Amino acid sequence: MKKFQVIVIGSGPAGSGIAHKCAKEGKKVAVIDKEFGGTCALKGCTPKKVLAVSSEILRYACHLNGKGVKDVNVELDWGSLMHFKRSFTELTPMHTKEGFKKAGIEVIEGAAQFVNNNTLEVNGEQYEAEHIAIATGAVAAELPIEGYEHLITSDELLELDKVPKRVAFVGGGYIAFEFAQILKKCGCEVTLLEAADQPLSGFDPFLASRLIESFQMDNLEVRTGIQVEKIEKQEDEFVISGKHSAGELEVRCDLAIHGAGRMPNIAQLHLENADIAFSKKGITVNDHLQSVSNSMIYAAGDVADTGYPFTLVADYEGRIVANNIFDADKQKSSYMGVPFVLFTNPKMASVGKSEEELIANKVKYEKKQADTSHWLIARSLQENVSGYKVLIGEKGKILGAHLVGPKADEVINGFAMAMQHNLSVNDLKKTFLSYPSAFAEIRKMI
Ligand SMILES: Cc1cc2nc3c(=O)[nH]c(=O)nc-3n(C[C@H](O)[C@H](O)[C@H](O)COP(=O)(O)OP(=O)(O)OC[C@H]3O[C@@H](n4cnc5c(N)ncnc54)[C@H](O)[C@@H]3O)c2cc1C
Ligand SMILES: NC(=O)c1ccc[n+]([C@@H]2O[C@H](COP(=O)([O-])OP(=O)(O)OC[C@H]3O[C@@H](n4cnc5c(N)ncnc54)[C@H](O)[C@@H]3O)[C@@H](O)[C@H]2O)c1
Repeated sequence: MKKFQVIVIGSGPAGSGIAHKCAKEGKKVAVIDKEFGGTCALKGCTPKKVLAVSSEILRYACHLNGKGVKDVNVELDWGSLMHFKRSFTELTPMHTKEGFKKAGIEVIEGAAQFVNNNTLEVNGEQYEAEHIAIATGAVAAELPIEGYEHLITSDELLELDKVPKRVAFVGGGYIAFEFAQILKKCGCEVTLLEAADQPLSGFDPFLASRLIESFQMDNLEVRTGIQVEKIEKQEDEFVISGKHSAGELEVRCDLAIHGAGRMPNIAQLHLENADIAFSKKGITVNDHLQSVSNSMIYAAGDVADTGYPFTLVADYEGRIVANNIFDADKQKSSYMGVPFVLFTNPKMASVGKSEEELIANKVKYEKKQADTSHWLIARSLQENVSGYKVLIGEKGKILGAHLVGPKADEVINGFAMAMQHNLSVNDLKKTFLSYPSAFAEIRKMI
């Protein structure tokens, strides 16, 4: 049996970071994966961003039609978008493996499962380690819906060469909102079927309602308060049925897509063989990202029950795990000022506390809020959905910032940095910034 000091399961942002850092410190390391590279690079952030950029350029080219731009073609071509997307993803598995090998990390291809506390099995071979780091990410959640197997996941969507005319998403969160606009621009009729009355619950409700209104204006149907009960295949179409507040629901489509959440990817791991505690939210870890039931085991990224399923949080948690595995002076994970962004057009972004949380916790705050569609950046793109809400506490510290607008994904980083480095609004106002830029508009928001 091969023996290592550390075995990492998963080669996404969390697992890669752990493996490389441990190897750099001279440890004997192996990394196991079925498909090297992880969700973000292969099936998540990277391909999504490639598609979203085309959709954004088309949106603003259309907005500026007759204002300096002429003869805009109003459609995207899914086939050539997929071709372009593959140029970003197809070499990733090979490059990821090469990177590990160059760093002296053993690459083991296959799905891992626990045999006991410190032994894993992959393709019938066993591997032993002093410590095992679990970084297996997340997968589309199982849904209590009859015929749920008819739904394709975002992974499968990103492999289609063609998209049909009528597309419906079950769920209305990140995946549904981000892909809906792209599909619409490829000529699809798109319907979102969301269970909650107010979709995008992690974002500011007022800004989210403005974004949703703009979806409706663009003929993207967002239906809320929907209880999907059944998905049936009838000849060459799917029939989604269920209930909504006014009665029965029936939506017919050519493609039904899962947009109803993801769950920790632990089903194949046989965690019970190594006494690793877990819940529906993932592997239960302490502040050091160490399993609460088996101290030889660590977990990082989407699979850990830490509550922030985003790429740079996975990367951060990977670094904490790599440090803590061999160091008696263990680092604690902290999530102050993690920004999150919905990559629609316009984009929506948040960091810190919501106004509702501050009210519920009786925290004193000053609110700055405005529509910014007439400010230079939004107006030059003719984007009429643009605005902010900034919540400021004692000594001018940012408690929360909530944005919608064409550059919200970039501007939010200024607020995130201020929160993480304890900067006040005065510090931000005193900072030299480039002008004219979306980032410089921060100074008018505080
Ligand atoms: C469509 C989509 C868009 C997204 N967009 C964004 C975005 O814009 N910004 C953002 O911050 N986040 C985004 N995310 C989330 C982001 O992809 C994840 O937070 C991130 O990839 C988590 O990293 P990870 O290392 O924890 O897991 P992953 O990247 O999921 O990597 C886990 C790895 O473990 C492997 N694995 C699983 N089980 C086993 C096993 N038993 N044996 C061996 N290997 C195994 C998998 O093959 C995979 O390679 C998106 C996700 C999706 C699905
Ligand atoms: N921009 C980003 O950072 C980004 C983009 C895509 C995905 N992600 C990650 O992937 C995760 C999963 O994305 P997602 O969009 O699948 O989930 P999500 O958690 O963002 O949204 C799921 C939505 O589906 C609804 N829902 C749940 N069950 C339902 C049902 N049976 N019928 C109808 N609606 C139902 C929920 O109310 C919720 O609004 C995200 O939480 C995020 O961590 C991030």
